[in-house]
Amino acid sequence: MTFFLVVRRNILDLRAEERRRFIGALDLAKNTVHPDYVIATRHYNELIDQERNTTNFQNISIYDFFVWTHYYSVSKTFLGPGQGSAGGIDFSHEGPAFLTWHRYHLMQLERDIQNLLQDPSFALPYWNFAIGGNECDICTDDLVGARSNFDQNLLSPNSVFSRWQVVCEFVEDYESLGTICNNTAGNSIRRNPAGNIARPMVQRLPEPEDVVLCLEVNLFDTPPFFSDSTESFRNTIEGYSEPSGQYNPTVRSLHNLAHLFLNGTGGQTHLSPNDPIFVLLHTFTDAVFDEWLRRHNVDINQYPLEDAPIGHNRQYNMVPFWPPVSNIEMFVLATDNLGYSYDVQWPSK
Ligand SMILES: O=C1C=c2cc(C(=O)O)[nH]c2=CC1=O
Repeated sequence: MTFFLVVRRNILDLRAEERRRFIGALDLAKNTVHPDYVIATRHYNELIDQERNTTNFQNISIYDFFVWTHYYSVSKTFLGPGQGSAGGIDFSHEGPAFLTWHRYHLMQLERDIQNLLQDPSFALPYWNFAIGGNECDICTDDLVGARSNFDQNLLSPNSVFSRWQVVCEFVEDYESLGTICNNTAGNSIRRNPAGNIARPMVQRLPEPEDVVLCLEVNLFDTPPFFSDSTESFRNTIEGYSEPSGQYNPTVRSLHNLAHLFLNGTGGQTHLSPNDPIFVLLHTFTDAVFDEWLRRHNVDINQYPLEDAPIGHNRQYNMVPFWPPVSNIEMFVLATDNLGYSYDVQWPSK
């Protein structure tokens, strides 16, 4: 068997043909039923409908499965028949698993697209969002879509992504009905970069200096291993701290700031992967994570063994991936262990 080490590159460095191929691959994934997975649209006690002799599973496209998985990880957790659901449990954010969870999420999509294209060399590119200013440099029609001239919140009709319809939009309905997001296609992607007039802080992208500073934070994570951790690399790149690592409840930086800057579908956690810019924002976040692991000599003991939120401890499996995969399996250098690497010029002081 040939082993491919794929290289994830800056999307702005792709040639015109490479850009077309990447956008085409995402669009094919959006429109191809996942060959391996179906989604559950009810909780486990209602998965089999005895009266109708049916099951509550649905087919879903490869890309929408990627969206659904993220939705599921942040949605309320079903506690059992008659016990309702618990909010405030997030398997993929606000804890040490933020980086390991999103790393595996991207690997699954990359592998699914490699299989779809029958091309093991396919690699997801990244968006270096740490460029400062108020322009989305990849929001062009040959990449993730320019702004529409007709509605500042929508994508240009010249972009294939203007025809994408989002899934998992009706979170309040699923919660009130006690169901799970299904494959129903909803509205168009909304995006208005730098357009949140009510919140000036999220009208600018992170600065290159912010990446320099966050890579200098020494500890991977610190108690209480949550969104108020201070001097935690994970909480800093996630974006709940000053880029230097100091926790500040009023700050949104790095990854969180890039999401909020998008001001639309990509800025709402239940929905954000519906906007394909999510993929590129997260590959860059993962590149920073990999660089941190390299500079700080990765050692499994840096990852908390216990006392993190549910799903975030070192040996816990990441919800809802199947077959099970634990956080620690993703706390490794990508080049040596996971079959991909990044081609990045890191900013210096
Ligand atoms: O999609 C996301 C949207 C986010 C908004 C924040 C915030 O800090 O308010 N964080 C987010 C993470 C996401 O993944």
